[in-house]
This record gives sequence, C-alpha cells and structure tokens, in this order.
Amino acid sequence: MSARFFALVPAAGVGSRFGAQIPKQYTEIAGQSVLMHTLQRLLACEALVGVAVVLSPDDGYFGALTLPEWAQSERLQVLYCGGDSRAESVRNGIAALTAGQMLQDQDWLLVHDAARCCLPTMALERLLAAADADCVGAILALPVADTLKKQTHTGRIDHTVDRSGLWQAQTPQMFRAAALQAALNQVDLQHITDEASAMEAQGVFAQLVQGDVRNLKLTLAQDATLVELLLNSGDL
Ligand SMILES: Nc1ccn([C@@H]2O[C@H](COP(=O)(O)OP(=O)(O)OP(=O)(O)O)[C@@H](O)[C@H]2O)c(=O)n1
Ligand SMILES: C[C@](O)(CO)[C@H](O)COP(=O)(O)O
Repeated sequence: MSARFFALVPAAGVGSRFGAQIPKQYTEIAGQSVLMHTLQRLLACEALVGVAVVLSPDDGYFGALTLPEWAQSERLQVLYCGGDSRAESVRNGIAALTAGQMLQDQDWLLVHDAARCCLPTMALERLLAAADADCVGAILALPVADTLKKQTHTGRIDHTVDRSGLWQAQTPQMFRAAALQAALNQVDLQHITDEASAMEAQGVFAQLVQGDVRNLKLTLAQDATLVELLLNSGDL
C-alpha cells in the first residue's frame, strides 16, 4: 500500500505576541477565522487523507464556530489535547491519533501552524512531491534574503553573519508519523521550535523545499494587514 499523507495543525497557542483579546487563530480576517482559513487550505488538498487540529483542552472558541459545509468533513478531526508549548501540542496530537488508530506508522505527517493561513497550493504540492523513496522528511523553507546581524548584549551590532546556506524554516514539515512520534518522545521539548529540530536530534536531516514568502506566520498584529491582502487576493 502506498504511503498516505495526513496533516496535523497545532492550534493551542495563546498568541501573546499578536496581543489580541482572543487567541490569534480565532481572529477573524477576510471573512472567517485564521484557523478556518488554514483548515480550508489543507482540506482543499485531496492528497491529504485527514486533517487533525490540536486545540487547548479548555478551548471555548472552536465549539462556538458555525462550521461551513466544507468543514463538516469526515477528514477533519478535532483534538482537545494541546500542551504548554507548540512541540507538546504536536506530540500530544500524534499520540491521540495513534491511540485512535487514525494514523499509521508509515503515513507522512505534515505538521502545519494554524497561524500560517496563507499556504499557497503550489508550495504544498512541492512539499508532497518530495515524498519519494529516498526521503526521510522535508520542510518548506526560504533562503534568508536579508543581511544578518549578530547583536552585542547592549543591542549594538557585534558582527555581520554569513547568510550563505541559511534558510528560514516554514511549515508544513513532513515526516513519517512513527519516526516523528519517536523523536518527540525522546528529545527535551524545551528547546524544540519545529519538528525538523526534533528529528535532527535523532540524526535525521530533512530536505529543504522552496517555500513561499506568502506562507508567513501571523505573529505580530502588523502581520494581519498582509495576511488580509493575501487572503483577499484569491491567488494562493
Ligand atoms: N502551546 C502551544 C503553543 C503554540 N501552538 C501553535 O503553534 C503554532 C505556532 O506558534 P506561534 O506562532 O508561536 O503561536 P503562539 O504560541 O500562539 O504565539 P506566541 O508565541 O506569540 O504566544 C500556532 O498555530 C499555535 O497555535 C500550539 O499548538 N500549542
Ligand atoms: C515551526 C515554525 O513555524 C518554523 O518557523 C516556528 O518555529 C513556530 O513559531 P514559534 O514562535 O517558534 O512557536
């Protein structure tokens, strides 16, 4: 049987840097919440057999949403098992899917931030295309385009960092489900900010796949302007 693709969307954060009254994934932009845009983009990809969203155990927002028809899909799983960090939410989500026998060891699991609601179709397809027999994993990423400065402890420039070979990691990040689960169970999650770094700690090094500048993460309030323009562009 050929490998299946499954997506997991960590959405249990509070959005402290975004600074809204509610978690940023529930902020409404261009007609619906950020989270619903993200889920809609993933569910539109027929190669994904399932999309699971990981919410905080005390999330009171998702249940209050009126789900549009596209979201009333058997492919969408809602899990209330988020943790204190993104990595914990991902680990708990995989554990829940595995316990419910929804995920098979060799399935490709694509972990995608709820806060990246403008994932372009072509970027997702480039990532899926990387899943061949030689692939241990792949992530979307962008080569660093700006000059990089290392700061001193007083906030002055210490030196300019050589940016050659440096990439900014995006999501989705795609690994075999069992391998990612094992990695997240073995590493100290405290310093893990993405799935690839958990795999690196196991000696597994993912392929870098060209991401897209439009696949930005809604992090600060000022990001909302660009996200709104992108979502309204109808060209993702
Ligand atoms: N305990 C957490 C923390 C984060 N996330 C999710 O991980 C993604 C990327 O995290 P980030 O942008 O840092 O979101 P927040 O943690 O919510 O933001 P902040 O760090 O500003 O509080 C988001 O979709 C967020 O909901 C999660 O599922 N569980
Ligand atoms: C996973 C990630 O999107 C890769 O760029 C990013 O690390 C998540 O953001 P956080 O601020 O580290 O939670």
